[in-house]
Amino acid sequence: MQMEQKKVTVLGAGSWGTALALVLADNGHEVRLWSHSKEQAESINATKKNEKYLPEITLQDNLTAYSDLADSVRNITTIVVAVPTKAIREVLRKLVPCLYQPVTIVHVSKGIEPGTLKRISEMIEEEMPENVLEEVVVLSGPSHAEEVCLRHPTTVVVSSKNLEKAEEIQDLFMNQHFRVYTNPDVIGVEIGGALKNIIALAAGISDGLGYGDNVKAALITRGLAEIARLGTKLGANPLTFSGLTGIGDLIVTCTSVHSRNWRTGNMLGKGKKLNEILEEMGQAVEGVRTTEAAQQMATEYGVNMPITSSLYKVLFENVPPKYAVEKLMSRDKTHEMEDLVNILINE
Ligand SMILES: NC(=O)C1=CN([C@@H]2O[C@H](COP(=O)(O)OP(=O)(O)OC[C@H]3O[C@@H](n4cnc5c(N)ncnc54)[C@H](O)[C@@H]3O)[C@@H](O)[C@H]2O)C=CC1
Ligand SMILES: O=C(CO)COP(=O)(O)O
Repeated sequence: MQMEQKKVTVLGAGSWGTALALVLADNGHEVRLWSHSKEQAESINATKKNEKYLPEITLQDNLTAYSDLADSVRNITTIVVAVPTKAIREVLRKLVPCLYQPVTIVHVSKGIEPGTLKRISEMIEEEMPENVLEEVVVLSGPSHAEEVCLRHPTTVVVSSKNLEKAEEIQDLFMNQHFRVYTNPDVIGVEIGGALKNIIALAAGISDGLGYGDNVKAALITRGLAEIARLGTKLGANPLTFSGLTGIGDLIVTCTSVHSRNWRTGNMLGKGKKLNEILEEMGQAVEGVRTTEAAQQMATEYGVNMPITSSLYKVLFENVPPKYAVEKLMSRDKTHEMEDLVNILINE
């Protein structure tokens, strides 16, 4: 089938922005990859490589890096935003004055804003005036950039209030290596994608402490229960959490050495200090800020999130990880089924 060729801009030349730009270029689109670093943009164009984030990968000729934001979005109607959650508002504030036509924003980041407790699509709707924002689409799911770039089979979900728009973005990205599903539940898709990073940090800690598969299975299963508890309270469809952006992303992030969240947790479990780890990583570790946000949400909405609360204490109150595990295991007894039924009927 002949694919319609489009012009697409990707904002953020980190690992995920670059990997998605590569998928779009594979599909024959004219891809502009914007970096806030002039040096990085020049290096990508000169070497066809993103040396800092994905040095092994050769980028295609129909992918060009830009460092001038206005140039990068000239005559463009589809923009993929791939910067860490903490940079989203800043980038959108720079973007809006560069736009002279309505655009569709595809956001691919995974986080919640501490303080405001906003999901990313809500932040985008707040920052972009209606005359330049046509629609917001979320792209999420189990997808490490390192494997997407190797064209390993990967499955993701696109979600929007506007199904037609979601299908348009599905067609834009979909190819034989990159399978894209749609799901109308924007809240569930964003909450699953953001909160799985909390559980991945906890899974990394568990591995760092030397625990095995029993703990990993417990964290994934009970982690999903608390994600679903909060998500349904916010209006998500509980079934979304059994899909790619729920359990799917939870599995990949809790078990992959590619995950920055898992690796951060792993080093914490081995006794390293959080600020040293984050400095060494030099990349987005979204789960740290999302733990802060989720802890605030749990309090605000009266939702029981024991793993999140324990991790919050480890990250922000210097509670030793081993002690946090002991505390988790010695909580009052409870019923599994009652909990699951409550999620389904959203009590
Ligand atoms: N790496 C992956 O495999 C995946 C990442 N994600 C999500 O994508 C988002 C981005 O993650 P990565 O690309 O992996 O992070 P990264 O750390 O590899 O790259 C982030 C990029 O954003 C840029 N950036 C940071 N602050 C900026 C600012 N204020 N203005 C402009 N640019 C700025 C950095 O220079 C860098 O190019 C995160 O929310 C992450 O959870 C989602 C799925 C997969
Ligand atoms: O979201 C991801 C995979 O789906 C990437 O996870 P990390 O941010 O932990 O690397």
